[in-house]
Amino acid sequence: MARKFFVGGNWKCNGTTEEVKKIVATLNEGQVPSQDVVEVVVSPPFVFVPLVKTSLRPDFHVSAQNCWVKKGGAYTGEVSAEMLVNLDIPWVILGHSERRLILGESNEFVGDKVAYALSKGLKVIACVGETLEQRESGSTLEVVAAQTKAIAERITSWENVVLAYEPVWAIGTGKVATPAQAQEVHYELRKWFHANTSPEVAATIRIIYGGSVNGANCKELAAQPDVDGFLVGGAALKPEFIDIIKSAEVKKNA
Ligand SMILES: O=C[C@H](O)COP(=O)(O)O
Repeated sequence: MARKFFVGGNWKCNGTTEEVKKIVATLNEGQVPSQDVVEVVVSPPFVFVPLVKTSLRPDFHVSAQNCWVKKGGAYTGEVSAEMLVNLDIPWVILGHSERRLILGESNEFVGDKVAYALSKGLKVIACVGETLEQRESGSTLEVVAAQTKAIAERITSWENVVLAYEPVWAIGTGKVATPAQAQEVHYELRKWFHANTSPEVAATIRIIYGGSVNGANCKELAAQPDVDGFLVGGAALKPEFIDIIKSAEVKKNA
């Protein structure tokens, strides 16, 4: 079964109302391949989610950048999966390295969050990736396998999960992984799914790449057989996000 190309725009903790309106206007005007070819999801900060949801073109979807690990309640500052469902937000990003490393989210905690979000009917962009130190010490595959395993142990279906491989050293640094580096890890992750889940999951799960993706490097990355799309940070705030979405055509023509 062909895996539909997936492009996520993670706006992180950026934007004002005016800037958000401008970004949405740019997205709404962009000429992109049809929904049969590419699935596009944009992820604004929580406070801008309603504005984006009501003003964004209907063929693009909205994601949150995080949600709480269980049912809401006395958890100051958190937003629950139930609230996202209530607002009809279909997607959530979980396990981003900025949350793992800055806020101390462990593999197990991320796994619990993914399981809870899925149980409430959300679709999840689950992030994994190694630090520079881990890459240099040769433990990249071990690290991403452990992060993926902690999720696998807690869920029964990968149908509503997109796995984002985001090497930490490539995030926001302008130091993009080479197409070969990205392909190698994506291939190994798919192999991991084959061995540890099922051949069907391995064949169907979308593994997307994130880390300094831009309008200039996206086509070559998209051409890699196991790269099924992107999770884009900085460039998702710029008009070149449209070019990144268009790189889905590379797959169509492959
Ligand atoms: O979620 C997106 C990633 O962290 C990539 O960010 P970046 O494109 O700014 O490197």
